[in-house]
Amino acid sequence: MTYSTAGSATLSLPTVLDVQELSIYYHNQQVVDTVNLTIPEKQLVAFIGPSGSGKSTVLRCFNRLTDLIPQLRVTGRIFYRGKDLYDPQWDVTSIRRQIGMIFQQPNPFPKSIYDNIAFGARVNGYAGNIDELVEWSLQQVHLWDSVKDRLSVNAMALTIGQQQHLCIARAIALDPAVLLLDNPTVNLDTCSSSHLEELLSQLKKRYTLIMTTHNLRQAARISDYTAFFGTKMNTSGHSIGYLVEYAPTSLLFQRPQQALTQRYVTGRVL
Ligand SMILES: Nc1ncnc2c1ncn2[C@@H]1O[C@H](COP(=O)(O)OP(=O)(O)OP(=O)(O)O)[C@@H](O)[C@H]1O
Repeated sequence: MTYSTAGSATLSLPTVLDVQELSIYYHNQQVVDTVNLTIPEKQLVAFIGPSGSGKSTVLRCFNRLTDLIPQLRVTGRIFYRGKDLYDPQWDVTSIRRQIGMIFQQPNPFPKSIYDNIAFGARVNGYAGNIDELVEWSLQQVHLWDSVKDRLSVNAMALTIGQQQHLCIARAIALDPAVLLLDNPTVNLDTCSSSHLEELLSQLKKRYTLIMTTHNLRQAARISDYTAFFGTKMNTSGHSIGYLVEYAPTSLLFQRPQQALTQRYVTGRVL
């Protein structure tokens, strides 16, 4: 992978997503300007930056959730394992299975804990033993011991923190390569948030994780790479998000190359 700005270093980690000249428009108004970055395999990449800098919208491009917004247009290219993600040949369901999304508000199905895992597996034609898959998935997110005796209970009865773990279990039951996490701990209390951070640190051994967060300490604690997005004004006075700096997390926080990054990570007003 290469860094698009600070560092300019090149590492030999395999690239999972290669974003080239990505710009995003709502109603023909540009909201994200020319992002270039590569996401290395089995690392945790954090997107940080002020509100409106485009972090979530860029994240949504990675599994084509942006297709669901008719007024949104994307230019540039995103390659997933070398294949153009926006190639019409792709089956979008297959993209979303391989590149799962976890939202800031946990969104389990209003079904049993068991069915939250089993439903997607069945729909995707899982040929193995579903009971084993349910157990394995719940074990991966450390939920099994607390729910194994009440798998038929409605998932909505779980705590918010447990619901978020269940949503991750549901995603990993589909055997993804990448998990996108949009502010995944913002609605959790400190204890649940810390459990989730611990889980993400473990999951990156198997999956590539990309997470947006407003919590700088969280990004510094658990991510391997950090992309800092900022905002600038276009000539008509509209705010546009752009990638200011992308580097290994320790470098970005301790020796940022851009003055703007320095100001942001030290908590000064942009
Ligand atoms: N549905 C929409 N219609 C029009 N503009 C939108 C829409 N959703 C987002 N935008 C605009 O796109 C830009 C990027 O928004 P986005 O939510 O991606 O930023 P963000 O950095 O993720 O913000 P936050 O940290 O608050 O989640 C902003 O200018 C926002 O106003």
